[in-house]
Amino acid sequence: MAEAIQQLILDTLHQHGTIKDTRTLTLPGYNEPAATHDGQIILLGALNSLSSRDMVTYTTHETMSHVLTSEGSSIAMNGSHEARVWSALPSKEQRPPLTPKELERKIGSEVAKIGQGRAFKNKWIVKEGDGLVRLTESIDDTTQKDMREVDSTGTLKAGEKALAELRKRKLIVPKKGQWFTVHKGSNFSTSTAKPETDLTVDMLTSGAWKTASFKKYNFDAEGMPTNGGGFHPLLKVREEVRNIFLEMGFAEMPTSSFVESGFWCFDSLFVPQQHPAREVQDTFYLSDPSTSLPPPADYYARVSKVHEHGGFGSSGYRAPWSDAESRKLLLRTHTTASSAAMLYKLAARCRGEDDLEADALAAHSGTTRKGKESGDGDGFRPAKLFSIDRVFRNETMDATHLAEFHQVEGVVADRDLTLADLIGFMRVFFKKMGLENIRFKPAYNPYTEPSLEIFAFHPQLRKWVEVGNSGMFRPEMLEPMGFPKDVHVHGWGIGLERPTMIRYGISNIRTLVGHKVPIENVEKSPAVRF
Ligand SMILES: N[C@@H](Cc1ccccc1)C(=O)O
Repeated sequence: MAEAIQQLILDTLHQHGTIKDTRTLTLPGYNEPAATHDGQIILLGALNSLSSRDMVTYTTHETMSHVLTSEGSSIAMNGSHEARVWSALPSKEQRPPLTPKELERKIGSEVAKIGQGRAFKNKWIVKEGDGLVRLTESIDDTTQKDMREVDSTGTLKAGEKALAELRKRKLIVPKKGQWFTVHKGSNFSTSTAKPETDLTVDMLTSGAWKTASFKKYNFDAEGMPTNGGGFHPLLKVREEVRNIFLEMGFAEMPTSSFVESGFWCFDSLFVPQQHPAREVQDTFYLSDPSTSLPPPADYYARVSKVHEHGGFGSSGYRAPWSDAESRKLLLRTHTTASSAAMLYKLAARCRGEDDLEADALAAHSGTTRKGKESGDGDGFRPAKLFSIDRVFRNETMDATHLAEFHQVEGVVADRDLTLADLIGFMRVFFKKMGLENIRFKPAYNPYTEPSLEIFAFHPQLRKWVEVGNSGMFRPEMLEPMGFPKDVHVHGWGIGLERPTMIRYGISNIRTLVGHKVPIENVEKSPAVRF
């Protein structure tokens, strides 16, 4: 249709030289002339396209026209209130007269009320006894005629006074409009063939460029948005969390291995070998290879002993120890597996060994020494460590659960730490994440005592939601590693996906992680802080 309208403009110009008033055109596809507001909008598109090619020039004229209100439209269709009153009444000869009540029932109380007054004034109807009858044989419903005239022409021949009266009656409202005068442009032709937009090799070799007409540059056009990369929301939140840890003096632990052994994922953490979390319904096991290399022999012996027989002040689980269970390979179910391996390395100097990686991490973490000063001779170095990485659980997947997610994990190892230190740390950490309102609830983990679940008040959901799990690691876990008795370690695990979903208003985790993530969402996700 756009092409047809351009053609109409060019043909009309060809015939008449100019178009004085575009409202006189009859648009193809429209029965009416182009006088309507919409008609002029359509014309404007065609004029802009032609003038950008210098085929026409045009000037714009502003007009004020009128359109009908919904009441006006109803009058245009059904007649004025007074006319409807008159039509509903019997003529003098017909009788019996209609009572006002009967009239209301017939045409509605509103129309009846308003219409009667005007019908009396027009001398169209008259009272007879208790009822009403027609006074005239025929009427001229000028209001309806006016409405129809405004509807099709946007104005009234009768002039401004009549229009003002109709505006006062709220039957019409003014509307700004425009129309155009069109002249031939410097590139005028009657052909709407699209001009070339690119100079091609073919045009250059054939010489066609000499006669081709080219589209002009439009320096006012906004460029195409560049297709740059974007950061995935999860990566952005991960970066923020990482920065919080770094500014609190934590060093980042290496957590590269997704595959761990039952030993590091569970045994070293004093999780009993019969614990339900270790069953296949909850944990993914590897079939090939299915068993791990042997863990450090001495440590392995101490861990199996504390499980089976106790020690370090514990009575143990008193259940038979299984080497096979300990050597199973699996996808780690929590990054606490990596924390355990790291803590074991951190305790190296306490065991009289050395571990350069642990030395470096300890040296990089800023700590607040609470107990004895360093150089106690037991080799312990305090450390504050964190990691943010993936974990895997054999879950039934739904809108808020996937079989893999990210855990934010941290440990603080120092002498004489207390539960108050852990709570204090949590308050500061979550405050930095924008969650000021947090609560703690006693919980149970095989590797921590006491254990605390952390709840934050979610202002949009208006309820308390669990945001993390934490606790003080048990002596049954720390002492076999070689830590002195007065060294305490607290740890915690926090999900990364939940806070990200809350922040970005994502209700289905599959739009955040996996192959269904819409790339546009990633490109458009704003970089905002908690
Ligand atoms: N491993 C726990 C988190 C945790 C880490 C360290 C100490 C206590 C709790 C979890 O997956 O929920």
